[in-house]
Amino acid sequence: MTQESEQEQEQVIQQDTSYLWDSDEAALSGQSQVLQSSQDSWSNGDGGSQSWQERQHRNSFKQVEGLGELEDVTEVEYRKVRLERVVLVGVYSSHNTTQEEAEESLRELAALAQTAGAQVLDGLLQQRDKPDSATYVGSGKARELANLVAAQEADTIIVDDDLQPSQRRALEDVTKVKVVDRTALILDIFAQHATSREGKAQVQLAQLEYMLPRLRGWGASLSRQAGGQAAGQSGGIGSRGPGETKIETDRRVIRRQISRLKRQIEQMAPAREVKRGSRRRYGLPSVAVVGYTNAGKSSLMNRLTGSQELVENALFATLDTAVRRATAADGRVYTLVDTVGFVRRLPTQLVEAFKSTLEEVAEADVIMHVVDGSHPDPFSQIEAVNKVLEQVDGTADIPHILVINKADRMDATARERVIRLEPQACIVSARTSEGLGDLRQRLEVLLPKPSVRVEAKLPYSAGSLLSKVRQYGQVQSVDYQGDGVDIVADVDDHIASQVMKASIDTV
Ligand SMILES: Nc1nc2c(ncn2[C@@H]2O[C@H](COP(=O)(O)OP(=O)(O)OP(=O)(O)O)[C@@H](O)[C@H]2O)c(=O)[nH]1
Ligand SMILES: [Mg+2]
Repeated sequence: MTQESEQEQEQVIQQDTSYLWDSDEAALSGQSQVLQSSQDSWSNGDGGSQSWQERQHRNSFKQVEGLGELEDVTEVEYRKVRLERVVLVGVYSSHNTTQEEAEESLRELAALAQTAGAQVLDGLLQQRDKPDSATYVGSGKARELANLVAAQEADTIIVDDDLQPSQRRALEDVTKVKVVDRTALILDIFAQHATSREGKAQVQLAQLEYMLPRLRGWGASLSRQAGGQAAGQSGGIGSRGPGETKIETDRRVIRRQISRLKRQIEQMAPAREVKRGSRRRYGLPSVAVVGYTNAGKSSLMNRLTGSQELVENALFATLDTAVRRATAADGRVYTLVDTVGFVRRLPTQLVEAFKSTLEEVAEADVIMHVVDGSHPDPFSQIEAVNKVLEQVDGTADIPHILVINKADRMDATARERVIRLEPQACIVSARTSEGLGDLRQRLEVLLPKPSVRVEAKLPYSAGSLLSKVRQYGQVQSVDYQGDGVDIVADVDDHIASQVMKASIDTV
């Protein structure tokens, strides 16, 4: 079988990286540039330097702690992607997708690679019915890729797909550089960004789950060395002990770690419940902010709350949910819950890690869906997010607001398209504040109204209760009398009973 006989459609799109940049220069600018750029400190107000430090801190945090125990697992090679010179490769079939979509996917991969800290040198797409079972790209193309990698002095290839362990090895053999797949790349970014204890544990769990089935790839040759039939034999006393292969020990170590982590994460769940409980105690309404990564969710939250959420021009700047307080025009307090950004084809191992975020979404009173309006195809992003949300129980009945952000970077045609296709959407810019007033109003209308009307005379000593009523309820009237404060307000059950207890019986 010669390389010529392969039915590859040789339509390879290979250019220098410039094509990867032109549509979204900001999102694709290298991480080091992000660190140096002062241009995005606009939303940080005078807290710019604080956020700068936070960013540096985040960027210096490179690995999840606690993988130490795996040091003795020699066959486990968890591939990190950072500060490397990378070439991207994707395969697409014209049956399922268009060239534009394939290019968009590669552009997203470039942004992901840069978020991980890599320098993207080149992007390469091959059109072919399906990926080659041996080397992912056809063998002829693999050799071409080897030359390209050598010429560019790249040290890593990132594949826009999930690879079989054998494919990865075969491609490494041909190209002589490290090959990393999409899932490994995303896991690596998550490992760099998780900050909370739970976030870290969940990412570590995802990494281990990713590694477990891949051990076979490294282990196959080893098992043969170890004497053939013992390997791969399921259990049996004979296969334990001295005859046990390295791969089995490794698997056991990993499985043990997986179950320990799962237990730990389970134990963390109640703490989350409590946190949420305390937010709900006074019936504080909440708005969950969801959307594709880099859409500007954190920036918008900053605008709406005046707080200093980390904003970074890189994917997945926010990996742990952050809750902020905002005040409505009528003085009521509500919360905004920032969430982890969505990404297409999220690795299955990470779906669990998202659960805590998504649970919060299901508990919200309003879902604010933020979209990057300057993206070449915002509608596919909207669809991707909606698809995931549909899978989360309880989100269907929650009112949604669709927010098209980055209006400052949308031209008239893009605006018209949005207005035609999503007439309900709110078009805003977190950068210029365009449309934010309108967004606030529409949000506040959707917030649930407190349901109990109380009319009472409170003693002057009950000042803190009165301020609680103002914060969490809607005050209709306040009248300061000599013997106390007459109030009429709408509040929730909890505060209503406190008001009734504290009120002065004037009869
Ligand atoms: N031009 C422009 N840029 C914006 C706007 N809003 C946000 N950005 C930029 O977009 C980038 C991403 O913003 P973030 O707020 O971090 O996005 P996010 O949705 O929270 O991203 P993740 O946390 O990664 O999911 C940052 O560089 C922001 O400065 C906007 O209205 N206009
Ligand atoms: Mg964010």
